[in-house]
Amino acid sequence: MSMALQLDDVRFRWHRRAPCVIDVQHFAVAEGEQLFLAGPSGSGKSTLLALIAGIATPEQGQVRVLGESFAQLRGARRDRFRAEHLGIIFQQFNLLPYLSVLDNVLLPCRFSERRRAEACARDGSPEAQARRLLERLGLAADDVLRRPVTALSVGQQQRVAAARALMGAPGLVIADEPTSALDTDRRSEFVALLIQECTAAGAALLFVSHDLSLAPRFHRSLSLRDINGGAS
Ligand SMILES: Nc1ncnc2c1ncn2[C@@H]1O[C@H](COP(=O)(O)OP(=O)(O)OP(=O)(O)O)[C@@H](O)[C@H]1O
Repeated sequence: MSMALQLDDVRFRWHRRAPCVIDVQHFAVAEGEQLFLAGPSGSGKSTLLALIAGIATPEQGQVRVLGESFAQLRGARRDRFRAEHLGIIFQQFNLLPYLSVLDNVLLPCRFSERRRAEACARDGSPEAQARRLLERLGLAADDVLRRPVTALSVGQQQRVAAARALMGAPGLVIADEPTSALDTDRRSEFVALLIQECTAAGAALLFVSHDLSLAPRFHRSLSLRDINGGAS
């Protein structure tokens, strides 16, 4: 079976004298698999995602994304690989404040020809795909799409970040507590959409949250404790 994500013997600490936060012997997500990963606050969920996104580098071990030893790529090659193959929904969204909602969502297609081509193949153009995803997420009105993202509520920003991550069918989508700012109905809709779009794109999904009520919607659920011998 091909793996969207594979970690082997990965250890990480934030500083030389800090405790080991991540100590994972083996963890894998298959291509197209949708996995829920739970863990209490401070257990290292965001750190694990930073390692997977190539934002942090393990002191030991291998992180492979779609078969590529991503963590070992340098600088621009690492950034390029991330842009081509990963959809990321961070807790702090990382939207660009000087761009409109629409332009934020279109960003992956500016940085990756592959994702641009995927968006065109599926919806005719990147803009059509962006509008479709935003509409599904309840952000369709033209005045909203043209607003700077700073003029949106936190829940709306969270949905913009999700639409951006899904653009152009990345092979792996990682989501860090993406529903924390949504009310119960919106949360349920949001997760349903994320799962549906990942299924349609054949993207694997790693969804990290402490909200266990969402776990049954995924193919598989795990606790970070099950895989991490580190500080958790
Ligand atoms: N940038 C950083 N520098 C130093 N230590 C950090 C940094 N980020 C996280 N840590 C530490 O690593 C440990 C794990 O934190 P992490 O944010 O990964 O947990 P989490 O499970 O995502 O928590 P939460 O659910 O509250 O977001 C904590 O002890 C935290 O203080």
